[in-house]
Amino acid sequence: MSKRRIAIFGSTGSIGRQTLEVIEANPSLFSVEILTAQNNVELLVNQALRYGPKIVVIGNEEKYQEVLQALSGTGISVASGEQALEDTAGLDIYDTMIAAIVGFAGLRPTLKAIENGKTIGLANKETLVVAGDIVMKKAKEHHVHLVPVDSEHSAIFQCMQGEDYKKIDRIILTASGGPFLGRKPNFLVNVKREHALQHPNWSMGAKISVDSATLMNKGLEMIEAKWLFDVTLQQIKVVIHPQSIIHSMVEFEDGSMKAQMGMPDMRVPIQYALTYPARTRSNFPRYNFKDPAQLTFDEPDIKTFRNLFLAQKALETGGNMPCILNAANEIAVYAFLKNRIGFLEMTELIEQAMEKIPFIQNPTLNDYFESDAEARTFAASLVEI
Ligand SMILES: NC(=O)C1=CN([C@@H]2O[C@H](COP(=O)(O)OP(=O)(O)OC[C@H]3O[C@@H](n4cnc5c(N)ncnc54)[C@H](OP(=O)(O)O)[C@@H]3O)[C@@H](O)[C@H]2O)C=CC1
Ligand SMILES: CC(=O)[C@@H](O)[C@H](O)COP(=O)(O)O
Ligand SMILES: [Mn+2]
Repeated sequence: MSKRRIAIFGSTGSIGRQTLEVIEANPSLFSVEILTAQNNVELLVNQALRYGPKIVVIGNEEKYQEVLQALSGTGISVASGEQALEDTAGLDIYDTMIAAIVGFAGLRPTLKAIENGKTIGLANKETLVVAGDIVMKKAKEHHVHLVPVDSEHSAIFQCMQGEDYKKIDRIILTASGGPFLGRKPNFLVNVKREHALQHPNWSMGAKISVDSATLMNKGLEMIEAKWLFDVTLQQIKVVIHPQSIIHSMVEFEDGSMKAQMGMPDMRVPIQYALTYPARTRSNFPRYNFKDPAQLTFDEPDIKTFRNLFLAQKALETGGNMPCILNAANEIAVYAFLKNRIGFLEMTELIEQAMEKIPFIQNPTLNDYFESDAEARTFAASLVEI
């Protein structure tokens, strides 16, 4: 069997690095063809020297010369800039893209890879939150497999193998509750980035860690689930499961429920996306039913963690509302990480953007780009960044 040729967009991030770990553990299955980063020259260059891709792309054009110099004489091509990211996704030198860029920036390269007929291992949930209708339509047109990497969606996707999507009654998305589970506004008002970045179960990039702490992550995941599994808001239930052992569940029309379980380790869904539809052996730590011995479930507190409520509202409203929510959230998280605004102010910023930016019922791709830009400009003006 020939090796699967992998392109990792966002190779220097948490998902990108873990993808390379999986590939390194399976050298006979995969080759690395494309690596990309935004700013992290040192790691991108080290990855390139170790895995020997054909092309690396550095998003930030100011870093181009640095990368070029470091890789001179290696035969590895170097490109730079937003357009180069998209163009590289359009090349025919790979089979599977792991879409691991964070945020709205992942949308264009992923759309290009879909148009290019490539299998997508989709970590970048924002792509579906912003333009899920267009992404899913294009994937269908180009007969592309969109294999979720996000742990909950990988769990549901795995539960659905051999099943009929029309027989789904409910999807149960598990949520850890994040580092502030059980906390109330009088506590949250004072929390800082260091606290928010301490996720109890997963080690992830800064943006998604803050999203987990505010429960926006679960809201984004509800929208992601709607597009991936063709379900309505009413069919998606969020359940707090602090142990993160059950990664999500599907309840079918006969009342039967399927769950996918395992240790909280992103290398498992990443490997599944890389090998899909096959399963291959791994030596990652296994859950032994003793640690933790108890699996517990609870309702989310959406009165305190209002971002989850806002995301549900955006999902219900549809149109460009999830795009506005996402853009304002990206600015809010950035401002919080820079200590410009407090934890609870993130919600206020998003709510104001959702009220202010004009609603479009049936947006085009261009409308999504414009709504994203407007929502960012508006949100940034409120926090002076
Ligand atoms: N981490 C996890 O466990 C999980 C992550 N996800 C999703 O996967 C995606 C990636 O998350 P994660 O790996 O944690 O994020 P990280 O912040 O760790 O990594 C992000 C990657 O994207 C690159 N990048 C950042 N900004 C841009 C930009 N504007 N243009 C191009 N590239 C950019 C970064 O480059 P550089 O390093 O140079 O800045 C880095 O390679 C997110 O959408 C997240 O929601 C989903 C489930 C779990
Ligand atoms: C690993 C993963 O998929 C994350 O999205 C994770 O689910 C975050 O945990 P929360 O359940 O706290 O949002
Ligand atoms: Mn997740």
